[in-house]
Amino acid sequence: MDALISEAAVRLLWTRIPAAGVYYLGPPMATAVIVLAALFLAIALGFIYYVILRAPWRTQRRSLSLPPGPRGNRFSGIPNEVLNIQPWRKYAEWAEEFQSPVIHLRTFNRTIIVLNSSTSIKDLLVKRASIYSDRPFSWMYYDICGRGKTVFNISSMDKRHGVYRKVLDRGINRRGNVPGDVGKGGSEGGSGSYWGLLEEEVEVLVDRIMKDPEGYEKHFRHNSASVIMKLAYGYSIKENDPFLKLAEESARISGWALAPGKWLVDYYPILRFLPTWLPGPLTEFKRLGQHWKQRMDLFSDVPHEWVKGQMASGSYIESFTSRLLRDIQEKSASHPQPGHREEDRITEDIIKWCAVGLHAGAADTTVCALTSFILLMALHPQVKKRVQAEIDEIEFIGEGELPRVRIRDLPKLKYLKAVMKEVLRYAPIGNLVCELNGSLALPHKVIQEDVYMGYRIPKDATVLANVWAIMHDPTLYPDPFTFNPDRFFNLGVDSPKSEDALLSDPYTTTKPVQQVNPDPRNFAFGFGKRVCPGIQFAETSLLLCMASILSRMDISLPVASKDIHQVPKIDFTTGLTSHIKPFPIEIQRRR
Ligand code: HEM
Repeated sequence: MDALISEAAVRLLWTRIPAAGVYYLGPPMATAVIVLAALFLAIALGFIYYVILRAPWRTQRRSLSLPPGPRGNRFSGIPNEVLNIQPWRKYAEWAEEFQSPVIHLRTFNRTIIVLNSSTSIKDLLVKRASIYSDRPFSWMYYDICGRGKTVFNISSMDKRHGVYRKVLDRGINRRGNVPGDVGKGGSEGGSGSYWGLLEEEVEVLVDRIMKDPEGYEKHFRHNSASVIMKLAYGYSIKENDPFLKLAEESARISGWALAPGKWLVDYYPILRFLPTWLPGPLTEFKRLGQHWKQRMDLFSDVPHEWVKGQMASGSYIESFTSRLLRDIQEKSASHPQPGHREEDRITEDIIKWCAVGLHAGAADTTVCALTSFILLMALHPQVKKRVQAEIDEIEFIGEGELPRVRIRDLPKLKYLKAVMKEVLRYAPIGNLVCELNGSLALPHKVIQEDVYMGYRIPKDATVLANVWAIMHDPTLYPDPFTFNPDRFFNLGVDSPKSEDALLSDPYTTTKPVQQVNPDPRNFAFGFGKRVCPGIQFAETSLLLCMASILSRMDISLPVASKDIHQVPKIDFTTGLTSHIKPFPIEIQRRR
């Protein structure tokens, strides 16, 4: 019997080569042995790395402790459920509990440092931007789904990062960079820039809201998609647009793939070597990731190829993509410039990823700001009336025409600018650049070990700026939960020079931040080498939409009984971006 069993075992494990009369390990067994050997080797290497190479005694800094913070579960650290809803409040509470603006927590094997004060944010993310501007690596999203080259995710140490920033800056921040047919008929400065495009699209927005006031959020979304698709690709969106569907699908997939704590491979990257063909739930992430990669590649490639097709046909609308593609074609046709560094070279791939970045950056952000704005105007009729009075003082061109606010008029609307700042402060869009709940999903990563306030900040730690805590810090913004644009208007916060310059740049790195009521744009648009490249575009677009809406429409709370308004409680959404949760309002034609 024993002999029979061992014979069967031999047959199962070994395959015989009859001609030679020898045995070798059969394919299933050989694979199992290889996988086990690989696992064993990985564990051994991991052990050597953690226990010997990263041993605490290797640096003196190691004797310093991490910033204080909650302990959480021994294996997984702080569970996600704790942070699923408005985590920025939880972080602010912990900062208070541990009496430190800088706190630390852990999810699985990842250290997360949360900065809850403007000083710590400035000291680390701005002044030490050279080491605090990387992004934490998500193996699922960057590697398996192939999104590591996007503008948002590319490592700050990758040479492409600098090229992306230059290309985006040239493409959206300098006037005259989107020349040609788009937005013909815009006001001065408009033709030859995105001004005309914004002015044209805001008319469509106002018209849509007047026809369907209840769908204002949907109309904001349509407006931002329409503007950015024209800007990036010269493409006009239609109802049920296929490109937009791809964009939406891609955003949804990004949310899933970046979902915190969901993919073990993000914390134990060795798992990415598991072969896809290995059946079972352990390798499901690889099959899913490969499918998602295909879908998201479509979103990056299809509009880009569409522009190339249009250019080849000779009839196309000038856009960010077409202009840059033409530039590189012309450059390659002429002789390469001597001394031109290879790493600065703009390639087609770079243009493609930058255009995708424009879309990803603009799609949701201005929508959130405008949604909060509309709701706040309904809640604060005295603010709304003051903005309207300011707009009414502008001399509109064209007799008998409906008054149309032009971008060139915006610098005159100083109170509106204070309102925009207060909207960005009161209802910050990227409350917290956070990987735990995905909110704006833009955490930073520190690339070398550092010391701050006597605490050790370990290399590769994820660093989050709790923007919400800063925007509601009573020492910075007295009475922070009151919506009060006057805090920026009456106190002489802006120098006359910067107040006059609509497209002023308050984001230069080490400029001292105003002690009380500092410009919230210093925090709302991110930090260091990652600061939002779309700031000027976003501001122009926001101010134009806000002015155009209030010049033609009245926004109020519904009257419950004769004089009593139902005052809704303000709450915020938690998601990729955040805004005030909608409550019933009424929008009526003003003239
Ligand atoms: C109110 C509107 C907007 C707000 C509040 C906003 C805010 C932000 C924030 C907080 C970041 C992350 C910065 C960091 O990691 O420190 C960011 C990044 C970015 N934004 Fe914006 N943004 C807005 C509009 C736009 C627009 C309209 C565009 C494009 C036209 C844009 C393009 C981008 C891009 C490409 C990045 C990635 C930069 C990088 O990782 O290097 N954003 N934005």
